[in-house]
Amino acid sequence: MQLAFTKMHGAGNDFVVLDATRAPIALSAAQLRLLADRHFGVGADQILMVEPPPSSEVDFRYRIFNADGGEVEQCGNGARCFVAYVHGKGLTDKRRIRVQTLSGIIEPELQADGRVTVDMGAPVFNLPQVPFDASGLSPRQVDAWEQWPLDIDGATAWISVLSMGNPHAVQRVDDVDAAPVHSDGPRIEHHPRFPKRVNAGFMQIVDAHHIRLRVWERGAGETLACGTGACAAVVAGLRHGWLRDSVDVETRGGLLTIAWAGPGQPVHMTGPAAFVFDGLIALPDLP
Ligand SMILES: N[C@H](CCC[C@H](N)C(=O)O)C(=O)O
Repeated sequence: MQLAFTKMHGAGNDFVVLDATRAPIALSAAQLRLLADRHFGVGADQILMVEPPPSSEVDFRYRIFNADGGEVEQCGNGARCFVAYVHGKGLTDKRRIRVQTLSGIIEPELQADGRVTVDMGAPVFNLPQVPFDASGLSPRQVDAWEQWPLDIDGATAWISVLSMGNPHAVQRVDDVDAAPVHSDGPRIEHHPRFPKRVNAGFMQIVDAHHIRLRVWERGAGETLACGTGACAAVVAGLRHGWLRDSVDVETRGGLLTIAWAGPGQPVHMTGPAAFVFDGLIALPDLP
């Protein structure tokens, strides 16, 4: 099939965006993997599917597929690109829209300076909802919050566990550039205590309003930025008492700003969204 697409990125986390608002687009996992392939396809960390609203409560539905072809609940950088896309392509003239995702409704808003702020909803700390299997484990108290021990080939990684609609395991490191992202990242992603796998964040605290972050993403590997990962890291840092109010998150692909007022409150993420090019790909029928 000839498939029209738009290439975008949010702080270097890159996407193939598909417009399924006029007609449904049904792709197999193999076709999604091919689209995301950086040699045989277009190349992207995730594929974003823009769909009509499933109810009058929202303006659109937005589906997210990782490079491995799996559909997931949420994507923060994708949400910013999504609102820039529907606005830029004339699918809406609203600057603030309500979007149905697998993990609930989010509200991205296009700012006058072109950046996008997203109400990402409230973080979830209930371990079975992450989901994280803590059976038989004892947490340690680190300052104002708990960390859980994860056995990584005999060594212990102490992680803060939460969900931003998608699962996150965040650990504090002294220097992100020296963090074991490519060795521990995949082991954490596929750890049996995360039955739906997990995104593994490595956070360096620069000061109470500034962190450096690298994320090994579930289904995509290390990305240049992870929006939900930035939210999860800042929420963990605020709960531990290491961070204050609004935090600048320095990622390898750019800067995100995250604010959270505490448990039960939504996380607000602000950052860039960029168009790269429009294209057409001859996608083979792959079962
Ligand atoms: N890899 C994530 C989905 C994309 C999240 C990330 N790209 C973001 O900006 O939040 C997961 O499997 O939960």
